[in-house]
Amino acid sequence: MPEPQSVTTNGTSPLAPSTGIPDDGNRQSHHPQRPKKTSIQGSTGIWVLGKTIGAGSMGKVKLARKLDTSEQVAVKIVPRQVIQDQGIDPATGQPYPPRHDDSKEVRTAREAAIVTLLDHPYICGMRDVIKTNNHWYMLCEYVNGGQMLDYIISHGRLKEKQARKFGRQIASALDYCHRNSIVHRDLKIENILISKTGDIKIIDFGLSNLFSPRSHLKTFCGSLYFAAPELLQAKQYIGPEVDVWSFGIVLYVLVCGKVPFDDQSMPALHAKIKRGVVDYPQWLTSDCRNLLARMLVTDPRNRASLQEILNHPWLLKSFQGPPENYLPHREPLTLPLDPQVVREMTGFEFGTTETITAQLSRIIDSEDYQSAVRNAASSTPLASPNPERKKGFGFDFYKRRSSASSKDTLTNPSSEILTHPMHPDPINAYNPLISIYYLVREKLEKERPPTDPPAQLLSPATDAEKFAKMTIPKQPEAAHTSESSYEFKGEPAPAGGRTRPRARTHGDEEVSEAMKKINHGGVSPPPSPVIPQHVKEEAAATKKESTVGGMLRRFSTRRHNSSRGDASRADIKPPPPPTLSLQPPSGPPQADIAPPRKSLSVRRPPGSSRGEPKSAAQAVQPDLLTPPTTSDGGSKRSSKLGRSTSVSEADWRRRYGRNHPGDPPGTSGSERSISARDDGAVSDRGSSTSKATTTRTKSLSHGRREASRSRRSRKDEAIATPSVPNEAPGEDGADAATSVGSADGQNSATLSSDYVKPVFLKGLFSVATTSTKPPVEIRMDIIRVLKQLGVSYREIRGGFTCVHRPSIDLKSVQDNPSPQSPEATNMVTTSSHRRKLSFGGTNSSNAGPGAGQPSPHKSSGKRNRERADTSYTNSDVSNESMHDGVLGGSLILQFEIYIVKVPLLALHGVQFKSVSKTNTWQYKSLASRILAELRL
Ligand SMILES: Nc1ncnc2c1ncn2[C@@H]1O[C@H](COP(=O)(O)OP(=O)(O)OP(=O)(O)O)[C@@H](O)[C@H]1O
Repeated sequence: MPEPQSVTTNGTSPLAPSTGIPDDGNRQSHHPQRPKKTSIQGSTGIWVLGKTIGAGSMGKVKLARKLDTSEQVAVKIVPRQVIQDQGIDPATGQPYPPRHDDSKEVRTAREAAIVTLLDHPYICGMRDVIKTNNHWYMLCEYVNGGQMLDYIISHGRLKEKQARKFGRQIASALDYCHRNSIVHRDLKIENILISKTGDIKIIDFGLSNLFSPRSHLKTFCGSLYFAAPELLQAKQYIGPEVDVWSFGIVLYVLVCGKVPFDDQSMPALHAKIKRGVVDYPQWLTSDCRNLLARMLVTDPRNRASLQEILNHPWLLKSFQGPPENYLPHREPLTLPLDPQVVREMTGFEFGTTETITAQLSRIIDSEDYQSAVRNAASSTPLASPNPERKKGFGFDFYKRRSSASSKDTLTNPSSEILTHPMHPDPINAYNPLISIYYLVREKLEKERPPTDPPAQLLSPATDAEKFAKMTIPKQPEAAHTSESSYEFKGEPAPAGGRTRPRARTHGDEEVSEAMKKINHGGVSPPPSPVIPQHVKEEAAATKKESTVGGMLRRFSTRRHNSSRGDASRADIKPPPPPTLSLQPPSGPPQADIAPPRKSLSVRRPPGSSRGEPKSAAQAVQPDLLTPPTTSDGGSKRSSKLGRSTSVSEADWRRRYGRNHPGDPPGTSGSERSISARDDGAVSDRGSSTSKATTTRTKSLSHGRREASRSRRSRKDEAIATPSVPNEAPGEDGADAATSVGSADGQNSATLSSDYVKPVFLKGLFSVATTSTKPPVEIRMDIIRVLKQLGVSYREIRGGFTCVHRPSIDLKSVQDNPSPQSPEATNMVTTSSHRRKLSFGGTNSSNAGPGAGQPSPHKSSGKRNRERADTSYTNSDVSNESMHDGVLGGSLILQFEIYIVKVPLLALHGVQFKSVSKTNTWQYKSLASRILAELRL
């Protein structure tokens, strides 16, 4: 890979204004001494970085525009963290050299390698990958229609017809992945974006992996809310079945507006998921309920297969057949192999080209594969789900296998169709090596200049000639038994042989075991020679650097001939001026840990810095109103709230400790790159003393830095015109409106010192919830964000009391008026006009620019303009009280936001407190979204 070259660093990009991409200028003030990169250069050209459009546990996502064209992309920027190991390397007698955080490298490299190969209309495509010493830059399609999460939070549930459209698209994307031996493992509502055309785009393959029907995966990963029960029980799994469960949760969220399993207490949530008792609202059609009930089956053996889902009556309703999976026509592989394709497969750490060639040849020659080919050929072809599908020559394996008929499915478990041991499919998910071979070959064919003959049209002699030049190890190849050669690209190497403690993960085992099986065609390999672990790791690290880079560089060019790239192309056209960025950063690991009490607190994970991307929910943590008596106690006592964050098993264990029966054993789990914000303090039950100490040390040292910044900030504040608001602002609607006006205007009011509550944090604080901004600025920001997000609010002493109601419920509220309550009368409603959902140009009541666009941001803004001063009626509140936040089967959230002072650190921050006692997931999601938008 070309070292990324010339990265322009400057505080303010001279290019940004001219390209129309707003720079992230407001954050610059926090890093006066640290220049920001404003452009990056990869093999596809120079890209000018623009505004931040999202953030997650891996890093931030920025908009970027190609310097010489108008092409826009979303750039996922993943910092490469350097770890300095302690001690002496016994191999060299020298101190261990600094190395990159394996876990994060793993996720990033894997995501890059896999997504680069995928070509599917409902999967966010990868345009280029650039790796520098300090960062990965993944250039993806810019998906500018907003997040599915935003819709659900803003509007509540979808109509089944709309949910069906999205459900079919998700099913299509999953079918494509599974047939390519890829399991996503992190499917959740936050990872589904909406394109400009109103179609979905699945993002975030950072936890994806290759699966083999003859092997099992072990890593626990994904968001707890969306995680299959077998993952919580540390059971092994093949792969597709965990995606089916997550798909079931997503579908439930779409049609119900809430997650099926929710609880403030993490152990209780665990138990609920494992028990699998789902409440199906009465409004669901029987077909929909039946489908969900088939997906949310706790025993994966009884869970519906994806093929069953694809053919389920609910998904078929009003359509002519099951969803298309967009897999190109494929024939069973025959020898000789295309050496160019094999060369491009090296990025996956399958081994050397010789190794790959030998392994593939062995698989193709095997009786198992040949009999699978014979069996498939003799089977009765099934009707193609899509009559317009490209026809292939000769026997159409794809046609036969692309979509199973319902007679094949209804009793099959999730993985059976693709992974049936007795009836292996030579085309679909037979073996990861074979799948990747197909994908690479198809990628090369798309990128090959029109003059070049495609690989399959090369004369056999040419291919054979090339093939003959390759050195093919004789079988059995002892070299292949080295574990390091089986590691999937980016997977952390197994621990062992080190003198220092090192995290060991299920992922290590799963990969090495899976790859052994893969490389031996499902047969257990001969024993590996014993190689000191540290030698293997260093060798693997070196290899990783060289191989994936080559592959990614070669694959970095734009797709040329995607026949279904309309949506994609539309997405990279210059979008309308950036609207509000409502995308909340993905939640933190601790977000999955439901707390005993719901409130968000101010904490800063050690290892984070202000320069790092913030994850709103990483800070979500209870107990702020009741400060912990000790730092440890406080941290341990508090569970965390936040978005449904994806975690790996290792992270899971670190945070939950070993106190919960049924939790995965604490030996493994590939790290999920949460090191930047993960910490001992996060391990509320299992944190060690040393970790806690480290936490405090880091936090306080960071606090000192922040304190000096804060002092500077306070100076600025003092200069501002003092205008102390009422101690209990917003006593009436007019006051609140005035406050809003002040916030919107240029009035730089200063809040009185007793407006903010001092909070003793005892070392726990968060990048996302603290700020050097003065309280008045934070207050104005909160007002701005609440208005943007359509949250009704009333100012109270030290903060705001808020009500959020999904827009879909307005009618039921209006239809059932009830007497006014004093609580409600003074609420400023910023959401006002609630419209029916509209995606991608479908009918919308909002005419004019943005009408029909799926961006909730725009609709919020429009609503704000229309009825910014409408009082919140008490009917809502009384209903909320009566139904505890649930009205008409939908969800209303009540919560408070306080502006708090962090005395020792001279910081200010925000603190959330849930008033509703239910709907934890919705509350966390909305709070995270507010935090993300606040950009403290
Ligand atoms: N292609 C894209 N177009 C527009 N926005 C995007 C795109 N990719 C990501 N985003 C935004 O950035 C956010 C973070 O992206 P992503 O989920 O890939 O990061 P992550 O660090 O892997 O998150 P997680 O913590 O869930 O693992 C998304 O929620 C979304 O709002």
